[in-house]
Amino acid sequence: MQKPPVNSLNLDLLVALRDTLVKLEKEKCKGMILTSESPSVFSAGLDIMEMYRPDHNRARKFWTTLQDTWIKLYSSPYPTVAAINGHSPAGGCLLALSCEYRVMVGPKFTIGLNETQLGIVAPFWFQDCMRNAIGERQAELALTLGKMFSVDEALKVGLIDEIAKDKADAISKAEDFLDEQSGLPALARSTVKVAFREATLNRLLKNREADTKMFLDFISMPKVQQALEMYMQTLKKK
Ligand SMILES: CCCCCCCCCC/C=C/CC(=O)SCCNC(=O)CCNC(=O)[C@H](O)C(C)(C)COP(=O)(O)OP(=O)(O)OC[C@H]1O[C@@H](n2cnc3c(N)ncnc32)[C@H](O)[C@@H]1OP(=O)(O)O
Repeated sequence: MQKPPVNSLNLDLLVALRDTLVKLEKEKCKGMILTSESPSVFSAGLDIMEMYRPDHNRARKFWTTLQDTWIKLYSSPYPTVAAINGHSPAGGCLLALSCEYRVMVGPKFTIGLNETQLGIVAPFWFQDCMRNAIGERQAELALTLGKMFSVDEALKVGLIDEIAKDKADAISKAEDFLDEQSGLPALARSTVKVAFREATLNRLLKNREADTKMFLDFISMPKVQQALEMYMQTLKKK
């Protein structure tokens, strides 16, 4: 990802990510490493400006493109690794969680689904991804708190798989993971992957329109708009 300053996921970046994932699948990609050009941020998550005082049609397109991107990434037949070389809150954490393996550069960055802290709610499929990675108990604790994990904490709870000392080390560890996968029969590998992920995928696939409506209704609430405005001001003041 290369959208300075913080790879916030606006409609344009999501379209680019989705189209890339579609292309990779078509071209029978052997493996993908998702990382960031930024030296300190993997992705700041959804672009708050897409939710603040939104145009209804654009907000709908934004959300359905996010759903498409997640479905493509989560169900990709080829192996995927996140080389998390910076902070990874909310939607950034979702991208990492949707890969099969996570290597994160330590020690100073943080990762987690922090939505509760902002007065917004992580959608059920964000929650499902966290639950699938760290288990029901730890996911409930993390999501209700909107906890951002340090790299050590993330490793301990199973949110990431390995710690790297810098980006080059993260990429090298990600390549090791992909090398290990490359010797396996591709169809068997991808069938097992999708079997593990099917229930989570189907939950969104069967409820896409309801999920979109919930998002549009939620961001139309004055209280939510107030919370987003205050949050943007805090970020700008910083
Ligand atoms: C009842 C049931 C309802 C269910 C349905 C609910 C549906 C709601 C969906 C909600 C889902 C949301 C998921 C999300 O992803 S929300 C976004 C959450 N993201 C964050 O909280 C991250 C915020 N950013 C940071 O913490 C930091 O920026 C950083 C990533 C740690 C980086 O810090 P750093 O110091 O390097 O950079 P700055 O903070 O100075 O930021 C640089 C500029 O970038 C702007 N910025 C940062 N983050 C965002 C963002 N997410 N969107 C838009 N813009 C962002 C920041 O304001 C600075 O701008 P400036 O240069 O103009 O000041």
